[in-house]
Amino acid sequence: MSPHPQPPAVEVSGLVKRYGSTVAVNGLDLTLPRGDVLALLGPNGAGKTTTVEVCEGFRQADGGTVRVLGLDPRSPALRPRIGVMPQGGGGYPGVRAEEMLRLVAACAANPLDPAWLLDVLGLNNVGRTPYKRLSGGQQQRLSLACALVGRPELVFLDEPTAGMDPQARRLVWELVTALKADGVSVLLTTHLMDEAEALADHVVIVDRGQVVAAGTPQELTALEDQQLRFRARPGLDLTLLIGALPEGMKVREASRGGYLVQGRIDPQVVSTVTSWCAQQGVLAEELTVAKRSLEDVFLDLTGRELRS
Ligand SMILES: Nc1ncnc2c1ncn2[C@@H]1O[C@H](COP(=O)(O)OP(=O)(O)OP(=O)(O)O)[C@@H](O)[C@H]1O
Repeated sequence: MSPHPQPPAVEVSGLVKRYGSTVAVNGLDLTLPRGDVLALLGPNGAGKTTTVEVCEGFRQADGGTVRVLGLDPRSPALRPRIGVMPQGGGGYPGVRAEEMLRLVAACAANPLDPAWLLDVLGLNNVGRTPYKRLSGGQQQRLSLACALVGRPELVFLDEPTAGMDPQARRLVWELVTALKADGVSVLLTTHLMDEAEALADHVVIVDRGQVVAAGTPQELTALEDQQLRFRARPGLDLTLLIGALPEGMKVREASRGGYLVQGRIDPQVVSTVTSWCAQQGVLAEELTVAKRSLEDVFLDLTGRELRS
């Protein structure tokens, strides 16, 4: 064992942040180990950006402790070691794309080559275009280039693929995967379940400023939360089936003639369902067993209603 184990990339404990009477973050904990990717997921207004901004040192916490690479997030010593991609780009309207990236690169001790980075991000044709004339997706990519040009050990990406077309999104996914392969730690926020599932080692689901679930994508969509679906005649009386299944399992007609059994689905459960169908004289069609998706988990935990 190393005599001086490295502190985690980010360690947040009991974080509280208020804006006047609004409690944006209310006792939030998370840990991002070095070299891993952590996705903060949550509905609008859940407190994701506020959490990230405290970690970036842009906002002062009202309570709790935050350490970034083992340091206070407001420590000047952190600046050259972290990269920040804020929500919505954050560039000066009149500055040209390449000029903006070169300015940021000039602040770094050992920057990547800006021309190469523009090329990697598909921006070499718009190097002389003022920031305000770039499309939303191009602004996002330029902002990502600025976050990466200083070869950071840790990057914060706040909704990195918002407003991007599928090709640009794929490119960002590849970049995040390459960063991880290089040992860079990444903390990102996203609304996209497939993004979290594809990129993250750790997912933290936040709602109303608190963590409502945390784990690997696999843990969050674990076996206990499987679903068995089948189609049959609409309006079947499910009382006998519910009685025959292990306690705690949920059964309902989720859509007309579409039945859903939720819980730990083992071979015995499948047998019970098909036997019950036989007793009812119905054929269970399109019978499938599948894991719950991260989206199912997210919606179950945070509710299906739209947040303002
Ligand atoms: N500067 C601010 N002043 C006052 N209230 C704020 C400020 N920034 C955020 N809030 C409030 O704090 C809460 C958390 O906002 P935050 O932006 O952190 O959430 P979020 O999860 O990032 O949301 P989104 O997914 O919409 O970006 C919301 O109720 C928001 O209205």
